[in-house]
Amino acid sequence: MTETRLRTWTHAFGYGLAALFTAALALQNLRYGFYQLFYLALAMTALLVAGLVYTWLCRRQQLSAPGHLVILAGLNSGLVAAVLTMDAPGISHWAMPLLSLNLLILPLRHGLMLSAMLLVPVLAVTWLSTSIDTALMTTAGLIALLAVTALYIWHYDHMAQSAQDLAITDPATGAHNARFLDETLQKEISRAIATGHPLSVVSLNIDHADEIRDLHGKAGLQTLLRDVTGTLFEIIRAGDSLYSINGSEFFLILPFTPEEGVRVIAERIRRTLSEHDWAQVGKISVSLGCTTRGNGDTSTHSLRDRAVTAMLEARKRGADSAWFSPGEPVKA
Ligand SMILES: Nc1nc2c(ncn2[C@@H]2O[C@H](COP(=O)(O)OP(=O)(O)OP(=O)(O)O)[C@@H](O)[C@H]2O)c(=O)[nH]1
Repeated sequence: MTETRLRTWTHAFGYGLAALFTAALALQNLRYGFYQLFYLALAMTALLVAGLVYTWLCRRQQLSAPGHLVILAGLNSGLVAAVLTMDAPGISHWAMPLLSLNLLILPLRHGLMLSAMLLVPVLAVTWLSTSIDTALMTTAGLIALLAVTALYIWHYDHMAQSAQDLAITDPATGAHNARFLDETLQKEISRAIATGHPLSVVSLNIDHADEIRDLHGKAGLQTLLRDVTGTLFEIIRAGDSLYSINGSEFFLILPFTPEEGVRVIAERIRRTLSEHDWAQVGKISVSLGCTTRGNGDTSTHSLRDRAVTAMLEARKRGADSAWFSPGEPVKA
């Protein structure tokens, strides 16, 4: 199940359950003749049903649907107004489903802010109008509910982020993985076509990687790849991205970088890596193939293939070098 669908289901379930709760409150208050509370519960039920409908309408962009904040702000301020103006002792309990809903539906920071704005007047009125025992119990209950829900949502967000990072990261090196390369490169190509900015890519291969593995073992090569990744991250600028593919190969996407720029950065990488003394392995060299997006480059394959061909050319010319292969000039 995608995250958007998961959120659609949980939001719908949250609104639905809270709507049932407030509808039951409305019926109960009608039976006992508490008309003010009946109208409040009815209005809240209507807003919750609106939230349910809105969730369904925005099911494709649930993560960025701004209407939830409006609906929940309406529900929270309605309850705060009721707490401040009505003399209804049990009304503080109505905050419970709202606290959970705020955190379940809104981003954590918004949910916490809205919940704090609800809790302060509710608790203030509870302490002023009930006995210490009741106020203490209500405060402890509401704060415990808020803390547990917030912790759970924080934990979920953290797990979701970790799962997303794992899906696009090569665990051996810490660079992005091959799967993420095509996705990002396609986006960058589209952006370059739309804006007219240059886009360059680099294919980087560690020379004599097989000999390094034979001499220093698989663990030695892994350590080297991880250290090279760290050094590459230090060299490239923000906005560039680094990918680890096929064991000893790397790929760099350099947005907003023209031919002269990719020549500069490729030479800088080659020199930095070859001058460094690597733990266990000592000196190494790399071959780099560079290219810049040309007129016909609308898919990832042509750019990737040209960069790899340029890297093989650099290697054929004696390794420890960079080779640039031009694309078809982009028409102005
Ligand atoms: N994408 C990318 N391009 C780089 C990088 N370093 C250098 N370049 C390119 O090489 C050109 C010359 O870079 P430098 O020799 O560092 O000169 P610079 O004027 O300090 O470069 P910037 O101020 O970073 O533009 C830049 O304009 C970029 O096009 C890098 O880390 N990433």
